[in-house]
Amino acid sequence: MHPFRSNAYRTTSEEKRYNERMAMEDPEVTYNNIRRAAEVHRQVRKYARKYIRPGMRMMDIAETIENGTRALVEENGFESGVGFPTGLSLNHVAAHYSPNPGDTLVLGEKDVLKVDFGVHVKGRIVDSAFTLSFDPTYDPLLEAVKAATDTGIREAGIDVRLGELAGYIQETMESYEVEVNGKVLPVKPIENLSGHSINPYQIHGGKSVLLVKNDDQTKMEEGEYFAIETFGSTGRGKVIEQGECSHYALIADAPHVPLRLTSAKSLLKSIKQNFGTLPFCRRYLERAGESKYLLALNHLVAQGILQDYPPLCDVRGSMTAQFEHTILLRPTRKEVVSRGEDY
Ligand SMILES: COc1ccc(Cn2nnc3c2[C@](C)(O)CC[C@@H]3OC(=O)NC(C)C)cc1
Ligand SMILES: [Co+2]
Repeated sequence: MHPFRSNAYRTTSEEKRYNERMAMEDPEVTYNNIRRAAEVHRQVRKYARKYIRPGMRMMDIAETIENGTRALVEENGFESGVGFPTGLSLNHVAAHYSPNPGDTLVLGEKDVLKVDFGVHVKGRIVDSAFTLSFDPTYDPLLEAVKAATDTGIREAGIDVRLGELAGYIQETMESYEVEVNGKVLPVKPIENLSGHSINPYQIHGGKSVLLVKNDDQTKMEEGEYFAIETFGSTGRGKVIEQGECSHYALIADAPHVPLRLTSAKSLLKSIKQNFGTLPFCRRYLERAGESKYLLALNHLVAQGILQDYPPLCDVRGSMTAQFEHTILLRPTRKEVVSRGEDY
């Protein structure tokens, strides 16, 4: 029985979690690490928003964002670097698409592009995203999602219940509609996507902030970090996993499984050395010198050691948008660490 979970452990579990978080490192040090990452995020996205234009390959957009991040954060092993794969999901694809090696997809005039990228300093990940479109048709969709994310940020706080926060987000999102080809469509929150708590070197810290009202009584707690992100859609408002996978991450406390496949053993070693529990994509494996890794990669997924995150898609023909900030729940005030003059 886990020592902390038996009732022999007297302090309330909330106090225990608080103590664990505070024992990790001096909060002021942490704040400065994540502020440094946030400043890099602002500079990279300021350039990206100017540079990204229809006609560009998704591959070039991803590499420009990643090279900019690596240079400005002074990438250095596990000390600082890219937080997770650059998400460049288009149109009905809401999240978790990043170009794989050989991808020749080109950004189109009518596309709605979600740019979701991360920067980390000492494992403190800034996760922030925005949506770009070049045709004004979908501006109301982008406005709806930006407003819903700002509602989520405004209403978030210590002791706020996650289920209640989701209700406020939903209310804002559903107050918008968008006219497409003469048809008025309601903006729907995507019910199976969410914001999430963030832990050191762990993009998903275990708490999810859904986008539709629910009765989750779990509270936000002092010292926690959250990615407050909302997704709106003109489709079903529900995503499924569909298409070729690019995003992967080691499962934090995965069971020790004896691996028969030698190539899987060596790939696992390389993943642990290069990424640890940080999410990565196939391009990052190649950058780390791996080749002919697909069989081993799929084997590690099948063995429950590695989690795959395929693209998350609403129905074809629908449009989805995303805005996201990372916030810190400091004792005296909430800090929207990734806020910039752009969003
Ligand atoms: C493997 O690379 C990544 C990169 C980022 C994340 C961070 N994240 N964690 N969950 C989600 C995300 C994204 C990428 O923000 C998009 C929304 C998605 O919400 C979601 O699925 N919620 C259900 C659990 C209800 C995860 C993995
Ligand atoms: Co996120």
